[in-house]
Amino acid sequence: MTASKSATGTGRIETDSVAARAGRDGAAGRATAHEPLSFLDRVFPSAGEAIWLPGQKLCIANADAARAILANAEGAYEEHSDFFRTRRGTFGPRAAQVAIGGSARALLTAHRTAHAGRLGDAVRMLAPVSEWPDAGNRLVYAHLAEALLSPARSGSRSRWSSRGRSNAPARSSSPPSPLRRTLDDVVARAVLAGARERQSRLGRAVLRFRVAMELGRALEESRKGTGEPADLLDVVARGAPPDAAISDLVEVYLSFVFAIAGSVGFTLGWSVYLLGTHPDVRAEPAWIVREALRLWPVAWMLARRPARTHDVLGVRVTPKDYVVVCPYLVHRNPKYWDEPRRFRPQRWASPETKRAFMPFGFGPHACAAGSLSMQLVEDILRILAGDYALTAETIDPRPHIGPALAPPRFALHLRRRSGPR
Ligand code: HEM
Repeated sequence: MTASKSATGTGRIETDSVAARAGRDGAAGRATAHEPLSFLDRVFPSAGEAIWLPGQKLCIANADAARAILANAEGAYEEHSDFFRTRRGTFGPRAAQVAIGGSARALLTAHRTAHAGRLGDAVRMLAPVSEWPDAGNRLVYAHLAEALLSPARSGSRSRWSSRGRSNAPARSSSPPSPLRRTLDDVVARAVLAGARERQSRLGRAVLRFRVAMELGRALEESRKGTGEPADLLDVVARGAPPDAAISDLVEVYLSFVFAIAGSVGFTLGWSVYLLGTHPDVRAEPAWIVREALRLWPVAWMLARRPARTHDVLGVRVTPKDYVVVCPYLVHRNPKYWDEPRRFRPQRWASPETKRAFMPFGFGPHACAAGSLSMQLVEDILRILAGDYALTAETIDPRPHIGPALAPPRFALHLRRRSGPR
């Protein structure tokens, strides 16, 4: 397991490492360890659409430049996929990446259809009060747990319920296998907002060892099998070339765990937070998810390394720099959006601009499951907002800023609606 899996996989941008500079000379402002966002909020848009951050990272807020960088049609950047990045380099070849992404999407789509009926019960467990964002991660993880590890392999569903505050074990018919328990622990100790920081170095090393051993063994086993994949473990094991290192397969599989329990869970968290703090807003679930992803894109920085010296938006970059597409800034750029900082889901009734909306990246390495991820969140919002009046009580107003942009801590109060809405 890498030190800091990002929203999309293995991004390792240490956004919180050094005081930030606007301009290489530190002209416009400083970001402290905990406030890279308020720094960007302060200097953008006045500092322009290309802003230097510490670590020689040029942060891009212009949609056309962002798309050109991510499309990389002229080979100006090294080939890169956050999702498939591993400690040893990049998992490949590209054909295997594409096959694994497509097969994962198909499996999750089938799972969504087959298990839609279960969602109502899971959502009802959130009432009357639940603690977020953890509850959102747990709900999504529990909902998709069998797609991550088939029941045949793992004994039972996740031992968790979705209710954040109690962390109560769910009732299940058989005890979870060690593999399922390990996966539950990965989510609890590496995916939840702030979870990593709460672990000791030793604790992290022990978990890493367990994960490598148990997932490695299961992937080896799956590799011997043939036929339709039963879960994402099969997808990774059977989509990889036969000589792929098992340690790489473990990391690719973990990218799926982070994408599902982390990215989809945080997107749900942001959507619910925005709904719960704007009780008067009435909007389609599809608009709410898009507006949440616009304001708070979980994958808020997508880094690329220049393959050669060139200019981006009039700024010279070299192979020693990073060029970082910043969906957070693109999505708040007043050039593309009216009232960019306001939660206004109605804007999605007729999208103002699609070209400046890139929560799932763009180009060859764009997310394999962008639409599906939004549908999964919409499914949950439809039940939540249809059956309940929501109020969010903020516990700590600060978003959790790491490789993924996670919502602040809040308590969600649900009051059952008396009649149909
Ligand atoms: C709201 C949830 C999600 C967000 C915000 C998200 C975001 C992203 C982004 C921004 C990228 C591009 C990274 C880059 O350019 O380096 C990406 C790639 C990817 N995502 Fe997602 N993702 C989400 C959920 C998922 C899920 C559920 C899956 C499971 C199938 C998934 C599978 C992938 C794959 C396989 C790639 C790599 C594509 C490639 O390089 O060919 N993502 N994701």
